[in-house]
Amino acid sequence: MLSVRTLFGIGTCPLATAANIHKTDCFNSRPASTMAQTIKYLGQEEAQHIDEELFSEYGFSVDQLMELAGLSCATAITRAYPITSLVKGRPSLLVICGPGNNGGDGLVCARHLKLFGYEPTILYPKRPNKPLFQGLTTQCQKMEIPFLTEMPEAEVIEEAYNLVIDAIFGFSFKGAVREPFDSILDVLKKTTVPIASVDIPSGWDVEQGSADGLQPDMLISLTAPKKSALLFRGRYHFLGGRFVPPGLERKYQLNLPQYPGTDCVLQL
Ligand SMILES: NC(=O)C1=CN([C@@H]2O[C@H](COP(=O)(O)OP(=O)(O)OC[C@H]3O[C@@H](n4cnc5c(N)ncnc54)[C@H](O)[C@@H]3O)[C@@H](O)[C@H]2O)[C@H](O)CC1
Ligand SMILES: [K+]
Repeated sequence: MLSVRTLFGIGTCPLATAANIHKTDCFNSRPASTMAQTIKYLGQEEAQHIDEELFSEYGFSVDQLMELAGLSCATAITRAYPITSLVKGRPSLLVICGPGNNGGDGLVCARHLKLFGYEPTILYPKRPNKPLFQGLTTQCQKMEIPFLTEMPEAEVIEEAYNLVIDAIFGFSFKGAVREPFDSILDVLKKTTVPIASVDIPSGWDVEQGSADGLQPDMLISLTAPKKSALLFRGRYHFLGGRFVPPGLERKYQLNLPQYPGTDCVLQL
């Protein structure tokens, strides 16, 4: 079993306010709960097998799970960064979407965040030519969410946005980052605006992480955390994607924690 880390709780953090929305440490740590000790951290292949089985054996469609994943991300973000805690005059967020399903989660997340009262702006530089992603893009446009045509400079991001949502790469990422995402990640590494990563910090090896990579303030692990999540050092680690059927959980011995009540997210 993988080791246990000390995790930080926002509920107990007096610094999680407008004054510290940027990257300050919260020292009010609490020990990991029993559930966090036993939850399984997945390898890359295992995560991909679970994903495939959800579609093949369990009858889900991608857009169904993506909707639940994106809603989880938006919900977790509202918990960690409530609108009242944001330091900029407007509740502005930058959502950067990649070319695969992680990017799709980002589009869904942006749509829900808009409904929750935030002002997301999307950067979506590589758009797959598939009805699912075209539909999600249209939905965001109809929600009056602006799309950028290029990545802003780090200084512009600092000036304009309270938070960056990193939905660039998820569990299928492999090898060296190719353009345009290489330059985008370089800018993100320079900015001090907090970053919330969807499923995996983009550019990290899914299992080994990345010593000189992004250091997000928040990670929302979907279905179950991936091995690299053990190296996450930000303030907020949430679990989302409350859609795993019991047979699949047993087969992969996921040991998922109990989500409270009807919540779709849980802080680890
Ligand atoms: N079961 C679940 O929990 C669900 C999770 N979802 C989300 O889906 C992603 C995984 O999606 P997938 O499409 O398989 O992969 P990625 O989004 O990680 O990216 C694939 C995409 O990226 C390109 N790529 C890969 N490596 C590189 C590189 N080195 N440089 C540049 N580009 C790269 C590749 O060519 C593809 O285009 C998971 O993490 C969750 O976020 C689902 O939404 C719901 C079910
Ligand atoms: K990501």
